[in-house]
Order: sequence, then C-alpha cells, then structure tokens
Amino acid sequence: MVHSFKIDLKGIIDLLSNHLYSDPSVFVRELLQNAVDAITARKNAGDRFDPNIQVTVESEGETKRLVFEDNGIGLTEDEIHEFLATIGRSSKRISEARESYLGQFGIGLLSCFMVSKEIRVYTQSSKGGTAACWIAQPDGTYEISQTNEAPEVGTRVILEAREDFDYLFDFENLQEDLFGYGEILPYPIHLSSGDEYAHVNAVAVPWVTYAETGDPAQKEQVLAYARERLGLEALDCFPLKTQAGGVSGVAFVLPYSTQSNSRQWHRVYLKNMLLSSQIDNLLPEWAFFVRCFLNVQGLHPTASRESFYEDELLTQARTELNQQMQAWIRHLTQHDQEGLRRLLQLHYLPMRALAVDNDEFYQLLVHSFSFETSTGHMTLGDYLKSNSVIRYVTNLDQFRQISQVASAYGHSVINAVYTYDIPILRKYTSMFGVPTEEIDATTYAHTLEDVQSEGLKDFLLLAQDALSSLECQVTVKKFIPDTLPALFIVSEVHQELSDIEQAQEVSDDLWSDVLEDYASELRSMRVAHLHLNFNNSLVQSMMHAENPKVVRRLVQMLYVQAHLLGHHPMRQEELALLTEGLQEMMYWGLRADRMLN
Ligand SMILES: Nc1ncnc2c1ncn2[C@@H]1O[C@H](COP(=O)(O)OP(=O)(O)OP(=O)(O)O)[C@@H](O)[C@H]1O
Repeated sequence: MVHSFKIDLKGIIDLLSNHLYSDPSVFVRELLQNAVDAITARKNAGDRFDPNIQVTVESEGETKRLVFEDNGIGLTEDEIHEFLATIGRSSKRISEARESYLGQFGIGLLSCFMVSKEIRVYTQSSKGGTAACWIAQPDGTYEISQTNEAPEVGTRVILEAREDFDYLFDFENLQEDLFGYGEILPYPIHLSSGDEYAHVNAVAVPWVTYAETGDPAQKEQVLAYARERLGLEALDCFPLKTQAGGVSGVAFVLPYSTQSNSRQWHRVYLKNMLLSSQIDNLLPEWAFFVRCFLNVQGLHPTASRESFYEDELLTQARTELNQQMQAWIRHLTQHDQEGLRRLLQLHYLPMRALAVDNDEFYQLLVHSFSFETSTGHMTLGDYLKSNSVIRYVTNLDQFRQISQVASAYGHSVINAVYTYDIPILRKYTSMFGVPTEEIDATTYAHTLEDVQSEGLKDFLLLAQDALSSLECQVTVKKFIPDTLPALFIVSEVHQELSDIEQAQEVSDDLWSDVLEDYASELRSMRVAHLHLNFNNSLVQSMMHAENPKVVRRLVQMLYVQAHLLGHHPMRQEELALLTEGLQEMMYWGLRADRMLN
C-alpha cells in the first residue's frame, strides 16, 4: 500500500516562517522580491505601465502597520488559492519565463509571520476579474473575500507589527533595509511614514553602469562612490563580466594588506536585488586583495539565499572571473607599472605566496617582484637583464659581508632572506631554465684571487699573531674594489661561536662553564677569515712597514673595521681592540706632530 506523507501545517508554517532565516528583517526582502516579480510578470504579459513600489507605515495608537504596494500583475481569486495559499507552490517556477523571476520556492511570504500576527493581501489582477482580500493566520487558516480596497492593478500587503518587532517598522530601519536590498533595482521604491518621505533608490549607482560599459572615464566616479558610500579608499577598480551566469560587476582593490588565505566577502545582487554581502564562493580563492560588487542574472541561489549552488554554471562563471582578474594583472604588468608596484608592495606576502603555489600567477608576476641585491633594489626582470645566473644568499650577515666585493666584480647577489624569496627564486629554474646558485660568503671568498709570494710569509705570521686571541685566520688576496682594505668573512660555525660568547658574557659562572665546553670545540675549527686586499694601498704600505708593533696594531684595526663593515656584533674583545687601537693611534699622531714641529 502506498501512503502519502501527512503534514502538520502549523509546524511547517512555524518552521518556514520562524526558523529558516537568521534575521527577521528578511521579510522586507521577500516583500520587495514579490513586488519586483509581479512587475516583471506584468511586463512579460505585454502590459505597458510605469512600475512603482510604495511602502507606507501607518500608526494607530501603539500599533504600527506596514503597507507594501506594487502595481504588478496582481492575483485572481483562483491564483490566490493556487499560489498564495499553497505552501511550496510558486507561479514563478511554472512560468515559461521562470529565469526572469527572483522567487521560485513558494515560501517567501511566510517570512512575514516572523514580524506580524497575520498577513492581509488586497489584490487586483491585471487580467481583470474582481479584486480579492486574503487574510492568513499562522495556524494555516485563511479567509478570502471580495474587496474594493485593492489597488487599481497590483497588490497591497498589510502587516501589523508584533510588539517585539515593531522597531523593524521604523522609518530609518525600513529605509536602510529597502536601500540595502533595492539600491540598484530599476523600479522606483517610495517610502513614507507620517511626515517622512524618501525615494529610496533615486540615485543611480555608478558601478552598475561601469560594469556594463567598462568605460574608463567612469572609473573616478566609481572610486568616489566606494569612498563615500562604503568608506573604502580603493587603490583601483576594474569591471568584471561573464557569459556564464550573466555576472557583471566591479572589483575594488583593497587599500590594506590581507592574508592570502583570508577569503573576502563579496556583495552580490541577483537580478538587481541584493542576495547577500557575504558571498564567498563566486570569486576565485586567490581574490583576497579585492572586494567585488556583482550583479548576477543566471546563477542559482540556495533556498536560504546565502550562496549559490555549486553547479557547472557556477564553475564556468568562476573560471571566467579568474581569467578576467588575471587579465587585469597582466594589463598592469604591461601598461601600469606604478599601479603594479603599489599592488605588490601592499599585498607583498600574499602575492608571493600565491606565486609560489600557482604557476600561472607566477609567470604573470615573477618578473615584477622586487628584491634587494648587492647592486641595489630591483625587480627580478631587471636583474635578469644583466645576470645569466640567479645568485642569492640566504642570510643577512652573509649578504652584508659579500655584497661590496660581489658588486665590484660585477656580480649581483640577491638577498633572499625574506619569506618566500627562496622558493620564488628556485622555481625560476624549473619554470624558465635559468640556473640559480646559492652563495655562501666563505665559498665566495675562495673565488677571490690568491697572492702567492714568499715575501708574505713573515708578514702573515705577524698578522696571524696579532689576531691570535680572536679565532681568525689572515690571508692576503687580490680583489676589488681597491678601496676596500679588508674583508671579514665568517662561516656559520663562527657565527654560532660569537652567539655563544655573547651569551657567556651575560651568564652566571656555572652556565658560562657549560657553554665553554661547546665554545672551545668550535674555537678549534677557526672559521673566521680576514682577507687583506693586496690591491689596497694601505695594505701595501702596511706589508712593508718596518716596525712589527705598528703592523700588529694596523692588522688589528683593519680587523675591527672589517668587522664593523660586515655588521658583526662587537664582543668585548673587539671593543677592547678598538679602544686600545684608537688611543694608540692618537698617541702616535701626537708624537708625529711633535716630531714635525
Ligand atoms: N505582490 C505579489 N503580486 C502578485 N503575486 C504575488 C505577490 N506576492 C506573492 N504572490 C504570489 O504568491 C506566490 C507565493 O509567494 P512567495 O513569496 O511565498 O513565494 P515565491 O516568491 O513564489 O518564491 P520564494 O519562496 O522563492 O520567494 C508567488 O509565486 C506569487 O504567485
């Protein structure tokens, strides 16, 4: 035996009116949507008329009454029974022109029970016949009668505010809601309450026309709208338009930085009526740096109207939007370098993160990413114009140590210490075949030209002795610039040793002893190098100086100077050398002065 489900009418009405929506003010949306659909239906039927929506608030003692009137198609008595009074039945779903309507589920009107004890409808069909009055109760009963209070053609819905919701019938609240949902509707919405009146959607919205025409001359107006209406000082804006789903709108480039994983909420209208300002499944995931205003004609909203169904059409629309956003970035790379620079500067990290993950994006942007190099700040594109190998260091100290010498040799080295620098540079090899080379200051120093000379032996012994307490090896090499007397290169181990020694200086005895074991192990590795520059005139004079005491002091001072130039932390040893050395040199200066006079 086949049975049919039974329905608890009261329960269903309660569910559909009180528990489907998160916000009671959606009744305004449902009434507005019905008025718009009724106007569309009358137009579809070929009637010529001036569409109009009139909302009036009347007060009677403490009670507030909302009168919502349209001059749309209206309903005959039969249609009232069939559509208005049949839950889940919609005239719009069965219409041939169903795509032109906003509603489809046949439940929206029930949302009025959230705020009103009854729903009263006066309606006159454009097809003629007698006008009818329908009064519905939340228990599922209704009365129907003839009336002479209906509009000439159209429908008037009357709600009486429940006490706890009468604030929703305030002029300001209604104006805000009607404006929010209907700002870009092409039909006039008039609101009046006592002496107050507003033509809610009187002002044309510039982004809607800009989205249609794409006319750059309108851009300033659109940006001004964002500034004044939304408080958004957008960096830029550009139009978006898709075939699939009939999306058209504008993307505003955000003036503040965002996370690459933070999805933006976009304000989306369906057939000119606000669907939601929190739609997040229409734009590609990487659209974190824009906020979009979109008007959609042909995508399918979910029943709660909080998002769109994930169907083929939505996928296609998303693909088109993705391509258009990429095209905009490509346009920047080709025609608006300044705009691109601002965009990359502001959304520095997320743009780089995106490029690492997304090949298309990488190809689009990698040449515009800017890096610090030993020859100044430049984009990777400019770097590659004069470098066939991408050389980079991954440590700031190393960068400081070698950048001076590298530049003099015509090598440009990239300082790749910031987040995503390394993966971005390495990816270049796999994408474009240009080799990358990670450079370490120690190995770089080995490429400097050695000086082989027996005569240097004594000098080197003396110099080495001058630095005996500093775990530093002295060599003589030839390098440019000639003006640079010495280069101090520290390996990672030495760096570690310095850190330990600094920690020892501020530790108590016990802890300092514990650290000492480790420090002495590292000390035995002797991993810091002072490379004296054979090309430098001061070094030349020093090598030929007669007095070993002078040579020792000069070596020590060059050590301290090179140490400082490399931005290495000064330990007590270096500070002591600096103080003693300066004093001694001042003393020598004074003595020389005395001898001359
Ligand atoms: N202002 C109106 N003018 C003419 N007909 C109306 C009006 N309001 C409601 N109706 C009729 O009542 C039916 C039910 O309306 P209701 O708002 O409950 O659902 P819907 O608009 O069809 O769909 P949805 O639940 O998706 O909003 C509509 O299909 C329409 O036939």
